[in-house]
Amino acid sequence: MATTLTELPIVDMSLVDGDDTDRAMFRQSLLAATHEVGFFYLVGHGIDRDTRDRLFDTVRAFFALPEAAKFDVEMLKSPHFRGYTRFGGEYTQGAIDWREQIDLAAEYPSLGSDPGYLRLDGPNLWPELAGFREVITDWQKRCGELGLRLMREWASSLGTDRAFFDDAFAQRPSTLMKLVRYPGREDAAQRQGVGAHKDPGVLTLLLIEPGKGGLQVEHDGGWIDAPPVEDAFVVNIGELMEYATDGYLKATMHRVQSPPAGTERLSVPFFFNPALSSAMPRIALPADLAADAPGVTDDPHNPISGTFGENMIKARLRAHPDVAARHHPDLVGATTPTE
Ligand SMILES: O=C(O)CCC(=O)C(=O)O
Ligand SMILES: [Fe+2]
Repeated sequence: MATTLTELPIVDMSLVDGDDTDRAMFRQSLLAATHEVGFFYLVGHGIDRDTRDRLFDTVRAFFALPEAAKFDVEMLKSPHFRGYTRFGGEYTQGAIDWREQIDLAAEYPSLGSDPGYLRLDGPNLWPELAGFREVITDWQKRCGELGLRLMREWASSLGTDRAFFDDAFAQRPSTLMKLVRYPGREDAAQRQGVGAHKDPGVLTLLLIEPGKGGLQVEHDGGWIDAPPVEDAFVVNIGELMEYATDGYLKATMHRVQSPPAGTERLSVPFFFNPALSSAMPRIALPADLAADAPGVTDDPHNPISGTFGENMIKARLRAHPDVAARHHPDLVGATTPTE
């Protein structure tokens, strides 16, 4: 019988550069972590401390901007769900998330507006902040490369060709990152930093400000605390990876509890996703793994689509009802005023 874990497993990516035994050990640990928990700490990833420190300096500088400068790049102005969301502007499970954030995604020329998910493509709203764009672009590039390396390792571990996922990610990958600030809770009540959810995409590389707890991951009917670990990303798979593996790999519920009064918590999730219109390829699993694949979660309130854009627009409309109402009333079923 599998034992219930009390902390997330650690996977060491530097083993990939070792000998055959090391590589086999790496793949085994990657597979076990994402089959059993869906979340793990990734160390040995090669993104150095100076780069991570510079990113957090940039995050702090952004949130320290005067309110007017943040509202200049407010997401409400963007039909593409890019830009700044104030406290209270985002919802999970119908309840307010107590966090402020800026969403920055890959920028490609528009391919149209029908199907509706094509509207997710477009420009970012870049704040007036020296060096911001360079630091963010550099981070996106590094995480994109790391994401692709991980996808190839998963493909090998799952008994298929290393390049199995490459096509879905080669053209216009829909990478998205958020800079997030959770304020301390002002009253004794436990507050929702971000409510319990699964990530709608393929893979998330999350960097948490050193020393800051609050992230919890569902496991065996309870919650595991996932505080940051020195030099590690917290990595989790999203709904599309569950779809690709017929549920052998799990997209796992997680949430963030607001930090204690008088403190704050910063984090930078990076979501690695295929092109909006790409159908997520599904692996024909080897028999021993297939025997342990329960199928994709069937939740009528949260249907999983194999087309990434469909899955993503569903999540965006739900999380940002004000942006949806202003720019996409046709997609939420509201009526547009007519003369
Ligand atoms: O801030 C965190 O630690 C997690 C954020 C998260 O789960 C998300 O934005 O999807
Ligand atoms: Fe998440």
